[in-house]
Amino acid sequence: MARVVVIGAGLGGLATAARLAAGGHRVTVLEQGPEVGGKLGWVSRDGHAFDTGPSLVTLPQVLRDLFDATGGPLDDVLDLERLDPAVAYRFADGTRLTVPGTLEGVRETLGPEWSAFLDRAAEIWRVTEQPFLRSPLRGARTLARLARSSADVRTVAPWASLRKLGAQYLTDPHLRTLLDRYATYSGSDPRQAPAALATVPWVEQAYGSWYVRGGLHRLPLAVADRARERGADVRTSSPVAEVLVEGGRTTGVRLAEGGVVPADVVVCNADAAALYGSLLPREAPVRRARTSLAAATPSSSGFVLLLALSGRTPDLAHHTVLFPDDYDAEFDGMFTDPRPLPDPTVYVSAPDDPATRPDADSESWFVLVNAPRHGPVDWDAPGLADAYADDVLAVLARRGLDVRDRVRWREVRTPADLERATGSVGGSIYGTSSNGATAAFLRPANASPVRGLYLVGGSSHPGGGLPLVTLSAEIVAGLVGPA
Ligand SMILES: Cc1cc2nc3c(=O)[nH]c(=O)nc-3n(C[C@H](O)[C@H](O)[C@H](O)COP(=O)(O)OP(=O)(O)OC[C@H]3O[C@@H](n4cnc5c(N)ncnc54)[C@H](O)[C@@H]3O)c2cc1C
Repeated sequence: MARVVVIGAGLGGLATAARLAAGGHRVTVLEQGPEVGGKLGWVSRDGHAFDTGPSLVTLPQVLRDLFDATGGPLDDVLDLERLDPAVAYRFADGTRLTVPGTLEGVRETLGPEWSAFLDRAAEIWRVTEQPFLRSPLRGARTLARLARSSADVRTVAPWASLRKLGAQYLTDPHLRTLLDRYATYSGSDPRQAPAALATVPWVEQAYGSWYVRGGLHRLPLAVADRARERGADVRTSSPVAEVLVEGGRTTGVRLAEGGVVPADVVVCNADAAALYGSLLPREAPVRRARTSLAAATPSSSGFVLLLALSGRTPDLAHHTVLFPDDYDAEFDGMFTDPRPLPDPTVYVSAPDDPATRPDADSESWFVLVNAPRHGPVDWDAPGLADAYADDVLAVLARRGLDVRDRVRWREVRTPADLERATGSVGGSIYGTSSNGATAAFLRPANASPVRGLYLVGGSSHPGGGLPLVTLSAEIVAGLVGPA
């Protein structure tokens, strides 16, 4: 039995804690914030309630595996609902496309081009799932060896850009735009991100788009409960100031309020950039990890608007995406010339769930637009957040969803707020981006160069988003091993 400290109670930290506690280890989770969940935040006021982070669950099997492995089925504790339709898209030329929630429906609605693309994406998924997403990749050499050894990997050529792959299959500009959007699921630019990200629409459309009734924040609460049931000690308001290292191995952590928690194993769920940038001592033997992190492009962030609305919007889907005329300008504004996007894609999540509204004649909207990180843009500049929220409402109005006279109250979350709430440097949602042929495959490894120190979560391998973060926990629990 090892003494394990987990830094951070995001989904990745909690899932690792549950697995390791179930495996017989003595686990303590130290979370800096007052609540568990990290980016899976929750705001509730006057009967209006909102998830402030994720709004979409994909690949639910990964979550089911977590609950099964730690003591009982997910369906005993959470109510997962498959959405149909999955998402309603509105394009700048007025075209509307409502994507069904089943694979057969998707193939029928989006037509033969998309269907042929999906077949290719399924093939990429088949050859990348096990070696990349479910295994602890260790750097460029492993990647090169895998590429050389696998004829399958070469056949599907996941190294070309997502944009290029789309151009091979899709002539309809709407479908091309739709595909581009999937690069943003990892905070990346479709012109630079690898074709391997074609697996994202495949997974979403083949295995469905899901919602947790009552709100997605119920997921980390349930995982925290599971970890506690298996004996883990989950402490909130307990920031860690330093990971202690002696002779190349970790010996525990120092708390910000003073005191040391000794450990044989430390699992860091805090952002990898924070771990290598400030939590580890300067002299820790992690020079190469620091250098490759510094060379990577951080992922984009998001600007969130929570809208408490009176009245109901006719025919509103659970997820609605309103595209701009010039999608490339959005990626330029995030990565090339960072600035608040003047004409962004706007995403609205409006769950039809009584738990999120005070009465039947009201709605609670989570509105998200892509945004460059805090740093390149000073999101704390006086007046910026409020003025930009007005801009986003005006964009919504121009695209046919004018709710300005229905707003009871609103709350704004900028990339700077995300950084403060979760410690994600610059408010990057997914750690490093997947921009570049190999970037998606070369994220910070789960096993750090410091013995006994592991990284879990969206800023490490295999990546961000709820399913990958949960897989990350499975990989780390496997690396630590049973008691
Ligand atoms: C606006 C938004 C929308 C998103 N939409 C989706 C979506 O629809 N679907 C999807 O799958 N994913 C989505 N994501 C991504 C998803 O939320 C993340 O990938 C995932 O929740 C990250 O989990 P994590 O465990 O890696 O880390 P985090 O949730 O970042 O948790 C890390 C935890 O560590 C804590 N911590 C940091 N430093 C310290 C320290 N020094 N001491 C103690 N604790 C510390 C933090 O407070 C935090 O609780 C979205 C994210 C955001 C922000």
